[in-house]
Amino acid sequence: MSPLKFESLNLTNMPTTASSLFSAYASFTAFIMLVRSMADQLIPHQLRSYIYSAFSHLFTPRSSNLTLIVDKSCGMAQNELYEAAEIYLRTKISPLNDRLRVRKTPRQKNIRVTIDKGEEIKDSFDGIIINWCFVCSGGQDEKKPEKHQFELTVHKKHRVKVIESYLPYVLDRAKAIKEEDKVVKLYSRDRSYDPYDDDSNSDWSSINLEHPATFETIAMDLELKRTIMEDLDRFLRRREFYKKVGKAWKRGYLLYGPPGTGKSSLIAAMANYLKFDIYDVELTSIYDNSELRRILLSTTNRSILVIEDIDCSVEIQNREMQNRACEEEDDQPSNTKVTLSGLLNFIDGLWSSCGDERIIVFTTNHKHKIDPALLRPGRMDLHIHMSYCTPSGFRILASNYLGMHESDPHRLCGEIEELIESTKVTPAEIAGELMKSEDADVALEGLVDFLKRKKEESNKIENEGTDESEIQETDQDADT
Ligand SMILES: Nc1ncnc2c1ncn2[C@@H]1O[C@H](COP(=O)(O)OP(=O)(O)OP(=O)(O)O)[C@@H](O)[C@H]1O
Ligand SMILES: [Mg+2]
Repeated sequence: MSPLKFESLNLTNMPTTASSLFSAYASFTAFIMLVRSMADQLIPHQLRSYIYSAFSHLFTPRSSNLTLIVDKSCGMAQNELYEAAEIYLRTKISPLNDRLRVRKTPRQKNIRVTIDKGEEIKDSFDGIIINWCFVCSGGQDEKKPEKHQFELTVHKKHRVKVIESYLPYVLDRAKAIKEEDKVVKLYSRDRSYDPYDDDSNSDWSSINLEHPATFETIAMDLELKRTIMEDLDRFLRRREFYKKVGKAWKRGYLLYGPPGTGKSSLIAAMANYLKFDIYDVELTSIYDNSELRRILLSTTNRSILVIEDIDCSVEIQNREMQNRACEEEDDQPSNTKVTLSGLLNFIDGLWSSCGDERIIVFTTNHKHKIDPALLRPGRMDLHIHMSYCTPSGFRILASNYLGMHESDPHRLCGEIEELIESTKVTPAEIAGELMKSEDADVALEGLVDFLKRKKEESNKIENEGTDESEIQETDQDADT
């Protein structure tokens, strides 16, 4: 096909107006070309480009919209706004969206739904309409990996409000959504650390905390439960307070009481309530104080550090002496050299200078065996006695296990509550009985028999401990 040439056009048959318009346009273009070539020769390069850009600025139609581009990363660092937008926009998906992406990693609780490339989402904030679009570009060859970004388009007059109010709002909302979604983790060290083995490391391994305990399901004195929850809430609120008084933002709880009274369950309930991860520290598996320090320093903020059966600290305290004795007798000394003072140094010293929002929980079955140094004010802020089951505790367990409601008590409830008041029985024992049958009559009759037997036995044996849960505060910074 031959190219179309100006001279080859036969204009003779065209209507007169059209042909005169055409020739006027041709002359105008030729004039502009002439001016431009003269300007190119006469005006210096920098001035010339300034004039051109001023002209194009004047004659290009202006958009009333502003587009903010939210790139996935800023250099090496992640762009927090990108992650926040991704999380926030998940809550804004509408039936108008045609293509969505779904995914679930083994660690995620729920299926995640996000928008696909090119999809748009309309949002409003304080009467402002905001349009989001997910844009992907590149990715055709290896040198140019696919680039992801969100584009936020809004009327220009809202620029300041969007940057100063809307985007911080998106960041806050995303943080809250992330917290709600958070799967609480249980960290433990499942292999012992050998300081002479280069491949050995003290990293924590984690699993999702599947413990279903919550404050609702824990059978304990209601007043005590409320006090603990309020204490936790107050602790979380008091970032500024701790800063002001120069105290590390940490709180220590000592849970003590007989086996099966719910100490471990309470820790799980606290973690589920706060959405804090749990670090389970087994002191006996730790080689020495410096390893202990390193392990504790590798825990993250917003976590609960748990040291169960701390009465072993008596052994820790005496360990050096024991080891010396072993050495004298040519015996194998214990392979751990963690000392009580090492633990206390960390709690009081280093602990204070690193990490925020930390909770440390010690548990014991024998409070009287604990070294008084650990009980000193400021170390364990609250001493919580988890004790034998009370009638109100039984009602919670009956509701948990048999779905019974207080408003509709079973005929055996009165007898059971009387027996519970006069017998030392743990919530774990009652839970065990209630699990034996799905039929409330059968389970509760079994429980009555069990309690009667227990009462007879306990009449014979004097048990240590008190019947009532108690709480003791050891510092001045709580209001209770
Ligand atoms: N207060 C409680 N409320 C609800 N369930 C409880 C309670 N106490 C015990 N249980 C039940 O008994 C089981 C054992 O309780 P848990 O391990 O919390 O006791 P513990 O005080 O930590 O015992 P130990 O001193 O032996 O570690 C729990 O899994 C739970 O089912
Ligand atoms: Mg326990």
